[in-house]
Amino acid sequence: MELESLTLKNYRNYGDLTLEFSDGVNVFLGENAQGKTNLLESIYVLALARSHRTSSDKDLIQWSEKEATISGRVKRAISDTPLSLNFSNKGKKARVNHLEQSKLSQYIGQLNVILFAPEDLELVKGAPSVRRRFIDMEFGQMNPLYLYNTTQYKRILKERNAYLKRLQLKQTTDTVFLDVLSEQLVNVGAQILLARESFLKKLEQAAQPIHAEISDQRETLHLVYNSSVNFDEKDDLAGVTAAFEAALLKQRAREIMMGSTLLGPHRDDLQFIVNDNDVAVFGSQGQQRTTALAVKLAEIDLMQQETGEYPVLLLDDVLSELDANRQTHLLLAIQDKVQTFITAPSLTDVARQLIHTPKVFHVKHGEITLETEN
Ligand SMILES: Nc1ncnc2c1ncn2[C@@H]1O[C@H](COP(=O)(O)OP(=O)(O)OP(=O)(O)O)[C@@H](O)[C@H]1O
Repeated sequence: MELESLTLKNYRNYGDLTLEFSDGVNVFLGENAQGKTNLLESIYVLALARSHRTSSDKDLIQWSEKEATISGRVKRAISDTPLSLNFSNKGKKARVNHLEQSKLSQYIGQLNVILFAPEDLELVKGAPSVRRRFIDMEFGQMNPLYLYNTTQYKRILKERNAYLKRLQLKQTTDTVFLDVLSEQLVNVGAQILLARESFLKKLEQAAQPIHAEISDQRETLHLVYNSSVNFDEKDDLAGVTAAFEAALLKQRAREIMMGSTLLGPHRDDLQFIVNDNDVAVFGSQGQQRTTALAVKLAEIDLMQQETGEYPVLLLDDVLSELDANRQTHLLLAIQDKVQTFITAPSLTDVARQLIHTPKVFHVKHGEITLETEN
């Protein structure tokens, strides 16, 4: 898959910009605060209809303007698809082939991206919410049903928490509606739990050989899904549903006391085990970086397996954060197969050696100039 072109209108510090890209490596070079990350972010937003940097779409609109538009042409093996997203105070409008989509879950998945930013090096030791978000964003792009279920789950969870709060404050004593919400939560939640299990097994399989190679065959990586719902790995949907239902019932008094849903996919975590040790607790910073890199590279292969196309890779100022060995692994893994966008103040030595004929754009105060070869 490839993003052939991108047009921004009143997006962040870009008034009106159109760029045509290489199907290989595209590099955005510039000093700080010139608009490099804004460009990468716009590609991410075009793919996922939300930013990784802000939860408020309003931030994406250029100051003093009323609306912003991102559009792009995506080339796949069998089709060319125009995508566009418009943000205004009326909300966001997503179009595929110029047709407005009523559900974002129908829009997402047209352009698949994997973003690797310095914060991703925190994937291993950051808060559990970072890892849950990682699973949901990556898997959601590959599986529209999963994406739909996570949206439903959030909606039911919000409603259930609000009702638990009312019970806590004794504004009601009626638990029949809580039963209804619990059943809805369990039905959607069990599907999410099963899907996460199977996604993480595939991710582990793809990450293990990459991790072994980066660590010179000295280390073995395992991914463990730690669920707040005590279900068995071998359980089918009925089994997971029953386990979730029983666990919720057991916690009911505590949930009412706390006014909040205490278990479910929103409370789960992912653990990275290297040579039998939890790398978040016992791993060196180098081991944590190797793990994050292996998992990110594994995603590229997994997305190709699941969707039949390689995703587009976005590397936001990440090369200078990696040592030469890890940079080499990263750049060799993507060479000649993954369209890549890189932002950096300048290219590292390793990148200069390993990236053949990049298309280089210079970014200054929201203006872009294309570097021409002499
Ligand atoms: N909604 C907006 N409207 C106009 N300008 C904006 C908006 N949001 C951010 N900016 C501007 O964009 C610039 C930041 O751009 P960006 O985050 O892409 O920096 P960068 O080139 O990646 O630099 P760094 O390497 O420091 O991250 C800032 O000057 C900021 O004022």
